[in-house]
Amino acid sequence: MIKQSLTLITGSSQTKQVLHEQLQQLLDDYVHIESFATEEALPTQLNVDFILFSSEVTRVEAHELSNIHSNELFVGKRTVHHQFIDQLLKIPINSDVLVVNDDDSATVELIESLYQLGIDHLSFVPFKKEQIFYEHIDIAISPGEPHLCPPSIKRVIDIGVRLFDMATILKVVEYFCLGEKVSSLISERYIRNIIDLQRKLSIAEQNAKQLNQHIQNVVDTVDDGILAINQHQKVTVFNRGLEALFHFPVIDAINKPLDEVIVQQEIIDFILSSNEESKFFTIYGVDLVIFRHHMETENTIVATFKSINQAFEVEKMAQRELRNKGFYAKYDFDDIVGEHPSLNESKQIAKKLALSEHPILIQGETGTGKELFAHSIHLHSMRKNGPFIAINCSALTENLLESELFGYEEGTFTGAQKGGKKGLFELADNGTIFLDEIGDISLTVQSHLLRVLQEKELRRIGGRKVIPINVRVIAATNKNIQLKSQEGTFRSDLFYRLNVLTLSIPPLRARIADIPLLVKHFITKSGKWVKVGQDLPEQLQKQEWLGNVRELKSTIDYMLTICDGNKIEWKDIPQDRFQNNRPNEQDYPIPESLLEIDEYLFMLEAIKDCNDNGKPASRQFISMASKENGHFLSPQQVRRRLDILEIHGFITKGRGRTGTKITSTGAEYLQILKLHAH
Ligand SMILES: Nc1ncnc2c1ncn2[C@@H]1O[C@H](COP(=O)(O)OP(=O)(O)OP(=O)(O)O)[C@@H](O)[C@H]1O
Repeated sequence: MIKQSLTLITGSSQTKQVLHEQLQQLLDDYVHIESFATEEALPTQLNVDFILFSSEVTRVEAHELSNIHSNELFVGKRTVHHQFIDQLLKIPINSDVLVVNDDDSATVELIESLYQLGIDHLSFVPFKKEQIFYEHIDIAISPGEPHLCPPSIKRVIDIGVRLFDMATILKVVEYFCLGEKVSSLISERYIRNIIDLQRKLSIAEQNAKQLNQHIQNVVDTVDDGILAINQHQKVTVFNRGLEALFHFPVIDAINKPLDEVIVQQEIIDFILSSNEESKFFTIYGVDLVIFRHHMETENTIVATFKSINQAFEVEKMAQRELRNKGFYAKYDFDDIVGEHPSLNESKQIAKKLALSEHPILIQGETGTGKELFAHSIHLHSMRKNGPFIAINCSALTENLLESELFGYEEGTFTGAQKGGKKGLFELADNGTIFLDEIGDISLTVQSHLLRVLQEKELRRIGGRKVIPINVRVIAATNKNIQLKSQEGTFRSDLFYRLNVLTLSIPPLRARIADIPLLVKHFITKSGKWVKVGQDLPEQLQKQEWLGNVRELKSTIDYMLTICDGNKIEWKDIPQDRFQNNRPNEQDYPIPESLLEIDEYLFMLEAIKDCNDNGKPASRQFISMASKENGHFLSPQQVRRRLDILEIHGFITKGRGRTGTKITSTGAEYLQILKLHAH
């Protein structure tokens, strides 16, 4: 049998190749196929039986290039290759998709065939060359013309050269009178590929259904109500807990607009647009707390509904955890021993200050009981059930203090904990934070702290998320921070914020009448059954207590350890101090040369001045000061002298920024040296 002949004319050679292959695969047994592309060359004279054009544009072009005679001229209809359809189906619903083809009519035709194929979940935007405003569109599809896509497009799906559709193939079959048997064979070949795709799609659909059912089963096992809504405010997750609460069946709720499922407008408003993370509601008589979370990557809001009892349980668990970490107040006003009017007055004022929400600044010499007051204030405040966290600001380096207080995000610095770390401010939420030795914090930490106090929110170091916090700050200092703010080492705006409510704690020397009570208290607390020597309280009252109650406490602790039998007496007092009421020259080594006396006198005075003014008494500082004094001591010389002073117990060398401090013995020695100086 002589094969009849079909002539295919396309525009580009790529299209020629793909369509030729398609026709050959389907018709080769029955029809001879010859193909031309207008971009290559067309015979000037074309005398053939049946011409199939790839598009209307090609038909017009071909007639311009060649003298065509044919029994039948037919412009084929084209459709998207099935293998690309599942890629298109995976594009999220309602996405804007730019459709890019080389001419406008072909673009419209492509969009039509996409709709006909059932790809109707996207919004197609036809590409026009002269138009350049496609910034909002991320995805484009193009049949073999991806180079035409504007550069702003992030993802191009090249759906390749489109094939002839079934109707076109049937038209050819009909023209060549191939008979019913052949035509059904050809349609079967055509359809087989589509069935493959269909199978793939139905498996995918089944998997998706199974996954959905699995998610539903999981969320149904949770006691809380769980709700998720997409950017179109339609419900995507709704569990059994909510079914029971709202009397609304799960199957009816999925995919419904939120306001058709929940009728209470205040709940809808809270879920859709609140800035708060949680809020209390009563729904059909049930008291509950709704927690909301915006998942930005998925543009989804998730709301969990917890019954009030469960919410309390969670709160209690969090509190228990904080207690385990020691973040709770341990002392109350009753633990502050003393009856002196000055102390009583401080307690009365503190109780009043406790009831307000403003920051408090506690001022007082070292060891006077500022931390005890901070604990007690917390327990006397509305926040008593919240955490209480105390931190000594001078004990940490600047960077460590900042990350301890404000936390950090993952990867902020080498060694940073995975997942980032909550700072103490976050942990103290709904409670109180006690910042001891606030006068020592660096200007960087000061400005971070100021922001937290002003905005009532914080950003972790290296983080962008703003975290609202509700923490009351109690700060304490034994330095004159007003003076520091005048000198410029303490921000005055922070000072004024902290100094809204001030509390002064009297030094022990201003209430020596309390010493016997304190002695008794410390002995009782030690759990030892010892008597107190008759004249001991009176002797202790005569001493100078530069370290205040802390020094008294450590003296008593020492005496309790070394006393014989069941009585503590004056003889048990630490050897190097208090042996006499007045400083005794024989107890102290007096340097032989006047020059040396001057040097030690100068050094102890410099340290004492620094201590009194809250400046760190560093080696460098003392060395610089010696220059001004006219007797220059290098930092090494200063170090040697500091070592000697430390051996005699006249100073203590603190680590970190606290620096060197003069002891009470040192202060006495200073008095003696003054007598010997010229
Ligand atoms: N009135 C008091 N009654 C009982 N104990 C007291 C009293 N005052 C202070 N203490 C005890 O003295 C020690 C020091 O007190 P605290 O730490 O509160 O002082 P501080 O003023 O905060 O000291 P610093 O300025 O050095 O931080 C603690 O052991 C505390 O229990």
